[in-house]
Amino acid sequence: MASSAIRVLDKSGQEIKTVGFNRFGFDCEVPIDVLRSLYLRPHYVLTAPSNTDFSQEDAKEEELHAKFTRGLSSYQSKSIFHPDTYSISYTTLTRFPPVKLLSPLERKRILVTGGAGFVGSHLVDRLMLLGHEVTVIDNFFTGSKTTISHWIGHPNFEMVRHDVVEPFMIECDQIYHLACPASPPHYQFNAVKTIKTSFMGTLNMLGLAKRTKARFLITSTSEVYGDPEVHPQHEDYWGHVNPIGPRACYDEGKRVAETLTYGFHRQDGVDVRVARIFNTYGTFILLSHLNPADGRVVSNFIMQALRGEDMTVYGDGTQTRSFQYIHDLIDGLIALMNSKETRPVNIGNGDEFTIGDFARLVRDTVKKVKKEDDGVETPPVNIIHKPIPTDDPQKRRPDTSRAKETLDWQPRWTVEMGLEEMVRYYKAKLTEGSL
Ligand SMILES: O=C(O)[C@H]1O[C@H](OP(=O)(O)OP(=O)(O)OC[C@H]2O[C@@H](n3ccc(=O)[nH]c3=O)[C@H](O)[C@@H]2O)[C@H](O)[C@@H](O)[C@@H]1O
Repeated sequence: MASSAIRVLDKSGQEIKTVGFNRFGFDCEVPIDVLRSLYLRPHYVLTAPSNTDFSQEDAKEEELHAKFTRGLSSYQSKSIFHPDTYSISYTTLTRFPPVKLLSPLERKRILVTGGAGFVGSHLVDRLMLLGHEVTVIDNFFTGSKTTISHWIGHPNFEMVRHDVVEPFMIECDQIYHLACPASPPHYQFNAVKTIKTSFMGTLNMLGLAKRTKARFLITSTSEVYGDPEVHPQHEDYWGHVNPIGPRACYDEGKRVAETLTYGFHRQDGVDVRVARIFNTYGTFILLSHLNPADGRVVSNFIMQALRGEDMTVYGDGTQTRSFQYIHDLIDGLIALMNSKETRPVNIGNGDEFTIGDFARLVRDTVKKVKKEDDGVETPPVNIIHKPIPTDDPQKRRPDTSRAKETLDWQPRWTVEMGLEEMVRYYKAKLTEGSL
């Protein structure tokens, strides 16, 4: 099966077989196939209609799955979907994914707030595979249990439904504070709650870090630069944010969260790390009750193109974004956490696209994947224009020289490679019926 596996080449043409690295005394390298077997795994097995051979259907699905994961399927949940009654018989896992065996001295107790979200769940997978003890807190506003359900019951794993606006007590060595909705329609859904989450959530987690002496990393955002007048954006740029606009709840929320973080650092000696994350895409972007396609551009475009619907470009499509694949971000976050760098660090990919060009790239990628995997030629979908959202930044590209210098980190994934994997993920989910 390995011969038909999907190969991914990095920006310099080298095959990507593992992600992560051993840096600052923390080894975060794992084989890409092991990660894929977690996020590309089917959630359930379709029951065959009465006139088909069930085992054949099952084998077909296994074969498709093995293309991505080289057969690493021993810990899949074999829950059964019954189309006649539209119900699922869930099963427990027979075996957990193998995790590294660390000595108690090496094993860290790590808290991940927002650990059931898009970025959080990928971080949890990585930290769990590396053998650490991971506690997730999440209020499931935009996160979902399904993203980390494969760890439930594992002795190194704990998941708590908790809202970070309330204090939380735990003993831990590192805190990754991710909790906050990040997609514009989600964070604007309840602006007061968003700013409360950023402010009170960060206050509570910094208080916890102060008491436990845990190292604290906050995921801030490129949005702290607002609609930037400087291009590309370096960490020393103070930004251009409308404090009363519809995006302010998120932008100003993250800005005040950074202010709080450095307040605790200067006043109380809390050991802090600040990551400013630029546009990121990848599997597990959640499709929630708030928005059928998350609302951010990558998942919107992929879902529209896969369903043959019109692709919605906001404004004239000349605004730019630079897109980073999730594995590069997780590498950057772990490197930052374990480094000595306490200044803010941009984590993003410098490959900048206009949104118009990006729509065409997604359309072509969906067409290519459908042809390669299913042998199906599909007619091109239309690209239509919709009004541009208020205060939508006109351009955005990270200056990642600080990350290169202090973390020895640079993105490896090309946008094309990341997109292909993400298209395959959504396509599988659509086929499975879980979208
Ligand atoms: O994806 C992210 O990581 C970032 O997403 C948002 O920032 P934004 O750049 O506005 O992200 P999108 O909503 O994905 O929009 C990107 C661009 O595409 C456009 N867009 C979006 C959706 C769509 O269907 N069509 C479309 O043209 C938007 O107007 C915008 O110009 C968040 O505010 C950031 O915090 C987050 O880090």
